[in-house]
Amino acid sequence: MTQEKFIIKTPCSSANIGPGFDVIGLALSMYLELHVTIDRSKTTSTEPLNCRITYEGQGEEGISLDPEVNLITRVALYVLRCHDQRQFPVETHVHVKNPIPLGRGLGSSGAAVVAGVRLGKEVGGLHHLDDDRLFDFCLMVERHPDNVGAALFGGFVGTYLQPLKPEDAARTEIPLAEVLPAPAGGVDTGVKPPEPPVGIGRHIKFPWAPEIKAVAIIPQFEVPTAKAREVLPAEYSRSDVTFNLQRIALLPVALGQSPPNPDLIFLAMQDKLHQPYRQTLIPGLTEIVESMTPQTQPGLLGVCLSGAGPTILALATSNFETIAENIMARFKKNNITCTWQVLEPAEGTTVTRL
Ligand SMILES: Nc1ncnc2c1ncn2[C@@H]1O[C@H](COP(=O)(O)OP(=O)(O)O)[C@@H](O)[C@H]1O
Ligand SMILES: N[C@@H](CCOP(=O)(O)O)C(=O)O
Repeated sequence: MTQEKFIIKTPCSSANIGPGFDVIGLALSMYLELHVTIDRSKTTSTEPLNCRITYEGQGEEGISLDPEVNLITRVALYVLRCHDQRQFPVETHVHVKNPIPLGRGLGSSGAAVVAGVRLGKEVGGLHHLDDDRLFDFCLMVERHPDNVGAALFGGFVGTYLQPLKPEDAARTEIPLAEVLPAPAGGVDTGVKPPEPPVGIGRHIKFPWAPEIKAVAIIPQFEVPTAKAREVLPAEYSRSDVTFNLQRIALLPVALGQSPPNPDLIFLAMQDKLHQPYRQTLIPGLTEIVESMTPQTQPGLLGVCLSGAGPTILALATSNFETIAENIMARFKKNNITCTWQVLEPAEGTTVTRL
C-alpha cells in the first residue's frame, strides 16, 4: 500500500468547571480532526519538512500553514525530534478541520497540542508511546494539565502534577521557546529538544450523570489564555483557598449523582480563585455567575466560566435555549453578541485508520 491514511479526532474541553482551577477538565462533543495522508510512493518532497498542511474552519484566515509555525505540526515535530526523527515522512499531507473557536476557553490550543502529539506518534511509528507518556509531551507545551488531560483521555477528569526530582522538575520549566524552537526557515538546526521527564502528570476519571448537558455560550471576542492568567494574583487569602477546597470536594460527587441535585451542583460550582479576577476581561461575567440560579432558571444546575473564558458554561438538564438566551441577553447589555451550542461529554482522542 503506497498511501497510508488515518484520522485523528480530538475533543474540545471546558476546564475548571468553577472551583477546579488547573485541575478539572471536561471533554466535550466538538472535535478537531486531522485527516492525514502519507504517500509512501514518493522519495523526495518539495514541501517544507516534507509536510503540506491545509486547513478549514475556525481561524482559517490566521492559522499558519508552515509546519514549523503551525501549533499542531510544531508539537508533532517536537515528539519526532525527541526520537531522532528530524522531519515528517515523505510525503505527509495534514488536512485540519477545526470547528473549535480560538481563544474562547473551549480548549482549542489544548486540542491542537494533543492532536499534535498524537500526530507525532503516528507519523513517527512511535507505538511504544502510551497515552500517559503522550500526556508528558503535552505538559511540556501546555503547562496546565486540565485541558490536555480532558482532550487526551476524554470524559470528566481530575488532573494533577506529580512531585518530580529537582533535575526533572527543572526540565518541565525549560522555556517553551526551547521545547518548540522558533522556525528555522526550513533548515534543520539539528538541536535535540528537551525530552519530558516520565510521569509529569496523572489523571483520574470521574462519573458524569447522563442527564447533565453542557450549554456553551460563546461570545464573539477572544481572550488569549496567557492574558487571562496574567490577571490572576500570585497569592490568595486562606479563606478564599478554603472556599474553593470545600467546593472541589463536592463537585465530582455532585456531577456524578443521578438524578442530579441542582442545589448541590450550584453550590459546588462556585469559585473565588479565578473567575472574580477575569471579570476585568469579560464584561458581565460576575452578573451572569451571580444572577443565574436553579431557582430563577428551571433546568439549570450551575454556571461557570469555561476555561479562561470568555465562554460561559451552563450545566443543565432542560430548557437549554431559555438558559442560553438569558445569558446572551446579559452579555448583550455589554454590547457582546454570542453564539451557543449544547454539548455532551465526549470520549478522548481517537485514531481511525482508513
Ligand atoms: N487548530 C489549531 N491549529 C493551529 N493553532 C491553533 C489551533 N487551535 C488553537 N491554536 C492556537 O492556540 C491559540 C488559542 O489558544 P488559547 O489562547 O489557549 O485559547 P483556547 O482557550 O481556545 O485554548 C490560537 O490563537 C492559535 O494560535
Ligand atoms: N486552567 C486553565 C484552563 C485554560 O483553558 P482554555 O480553554 O482557556 O485554554 C485556566 O483557567 O487558565
